[in-house]
Amino acid sequence: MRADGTIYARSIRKAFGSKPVLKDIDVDIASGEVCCIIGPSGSGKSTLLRCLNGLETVDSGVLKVNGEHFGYDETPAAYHAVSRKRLAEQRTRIGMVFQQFNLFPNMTAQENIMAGPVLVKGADKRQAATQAQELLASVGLRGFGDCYPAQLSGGQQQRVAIARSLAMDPQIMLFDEPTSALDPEKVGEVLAVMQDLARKGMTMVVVTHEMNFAREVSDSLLFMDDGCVVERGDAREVLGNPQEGRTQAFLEKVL
Ligand SMILES: Nc1ncnc2c1ncn2[C@@H]1O[C@H](COP(=O)(O)OP(=O)(O)OP(=O)(O)O)[C@@H](O)[C@H]1O
Repeated sequence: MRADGTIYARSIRKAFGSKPVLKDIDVDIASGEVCCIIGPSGSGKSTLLRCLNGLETVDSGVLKVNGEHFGYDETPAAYHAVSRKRLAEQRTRIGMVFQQFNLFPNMTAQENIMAGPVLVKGADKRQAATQAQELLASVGLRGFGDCYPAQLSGGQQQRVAIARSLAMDPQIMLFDEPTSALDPEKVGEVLAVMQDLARKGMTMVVVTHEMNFAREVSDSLLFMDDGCVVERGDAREVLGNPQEGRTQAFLEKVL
């Protein structure tokens, strides 16, 4: 796995129209850290994740991903946008997995995984195919390369989606409720793949409602409410002994 894999965010703000959605967010994530983000619906979890991979731009604040200014270059007087080309290059090193898998329906599992390396990075097709086979095996899907998404279960599709992100050799993986669209019996197979990635040292930020995963796999936990990080700390400590009233009230509902 490649270095840097860090995230540094200071005073991140983001509004949609007149509605502030992220209010002065600070986040520090170290290389190899697994950070879970929990919080009620509408608290800004997905927006934060989308800012971390450039799907949304922040309105103000400093954001460094993989040690580089991301979206804006810090200057004393103003923020200067990082060039589109540079941002696109930086984004290839951040993988993102969505709730709804988002596979290309007209491509096989193998073609889905090969698409990024071949189309974005100009990789050799034969090498990309070999890599795709290896990635399929690593997510427990050896022999499924010729299947189209519609022929796969939700859990299998999500594992292909993870493999597709990994094909770009990311330094950070972001997961936005990766198991929320799955049948309960399929959740474990996706979490197992994520746990394996964590064990291998991948930096991961995971928006999730899976409290057992948060407790057992994550290093840190971040509780968001109303666009703010209300509480952050060691996952087991926050879940076992929350310090803030809002965190306690939320956990009483979900645990
Ligand atoms: N593109 C957008 N345009 C306008 N408002 C948006 C947009 N994206 C998100 N919002 C609003 O920002 C707020 C935060 O949304 P976000 O999806 O980040 O919350 P969340 O904590 O991830 O919620 P959930 O758990 O339901 O996914 C919500 O009020 C939402 O309606």
